[in-house]
Amino acid sequence: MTTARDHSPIALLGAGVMGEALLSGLLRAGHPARLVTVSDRNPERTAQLKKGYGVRVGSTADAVAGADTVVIAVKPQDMTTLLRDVSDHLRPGTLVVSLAAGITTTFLQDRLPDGTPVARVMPNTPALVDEGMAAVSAGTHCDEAHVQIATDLMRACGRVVAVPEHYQDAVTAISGSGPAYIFYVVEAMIEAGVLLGLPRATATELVVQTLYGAATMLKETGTHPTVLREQVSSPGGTTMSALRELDDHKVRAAFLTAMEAAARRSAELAQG
Ligand SMILES: NC(=O)C1=CN([C@@H]2O[C@H](COP(=O)(O)OP(=O)(O)OC[C@H]3O[C@@H](n4cnc5c(N)ncnc54)[C@H](OP(=O)(O)O)[C@@H]3O)[C@@H](O)[C@H]2O)C=CC1
Ligand SMILES: O=C(O)[C@@H]1CCC=N1
Repeated sequence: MTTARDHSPIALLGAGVMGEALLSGLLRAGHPARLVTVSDRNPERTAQLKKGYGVRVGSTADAVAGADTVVIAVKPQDMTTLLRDVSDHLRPGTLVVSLAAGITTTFLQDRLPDGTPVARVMPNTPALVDEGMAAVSAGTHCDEAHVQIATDLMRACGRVVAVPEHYQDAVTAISGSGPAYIFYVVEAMIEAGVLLGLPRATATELVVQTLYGAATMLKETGTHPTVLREQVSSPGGTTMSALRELDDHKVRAAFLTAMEAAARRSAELAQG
């Protein structure tokens, strides 16, 4: 979709894991590198991105002053300091898109010039391979066109949904942190394979392809996960023996408690 700000100047503040994932997606989607200015307090990091992607690099002030859209990808703990700098150089009407966990649109608006349109987005790292999942929420001064710009930014590297902001802590707990839970399960399954005597490389190949196949089935068939699990679980067979152990160890309950903890932590992050 073409928007009014298609291929307009973007400032990316904070070029760590998430910043680079989004940057790479934007460039793969055709956004010209010369229209992206990256700022990071670590000069080695900006030098790497300049070399790797051909983007401009500069101070926060330079990046913000020349941008129609400012994307903030620093840790929530660094947000207050950064917003002071942003606020001093923002042009009226510039859209500010924050990727930070927990940081509310109210937090952002309170620290930016009156009337600044802000959008809160929760992305995830699969954006690096164009399979991201992002949820977008609008601030008070963000109109439909602003939401569309934020959505288009994130769509460059995956799927996007719009959610009311009060869902964002839950979204963070599920899709924001979610890749880490999956990698944790993958690690555990590989360890199990090694415990059972498989070479590590073989165990890794078996687990990764199993995960990929299962994820593809979920996505392409649309079949409920319970049905898919039942199809694998033969009466009196191996799978039920394993699932019974998982239930005995309260793994399902542990997932619920873990994600409640993540959502609680997200809500705490704006408190500083
Ligand atoms: N990683 C993930 O999976 C996800 C992260 N997020 C959110 O994205 C944001 C970034 O996370 P992530 O990429 O993992 O973090 P990183 O620490 O990898 O990247 C943040 C970068 O911002 C730099 N930075 C900090 N303060 C400033 C500043 N004032 N000016 C310029 N640069 C600054 C940091 O420098 P230094 O190294 O010196 O600290 C670092 O290079 C967070 O708010 C997080 O909640 C959201 C969803 C998923
Ligand atoms: O762990 C975190 O706080 C960030 C937000 C979601 C994923 N990583």
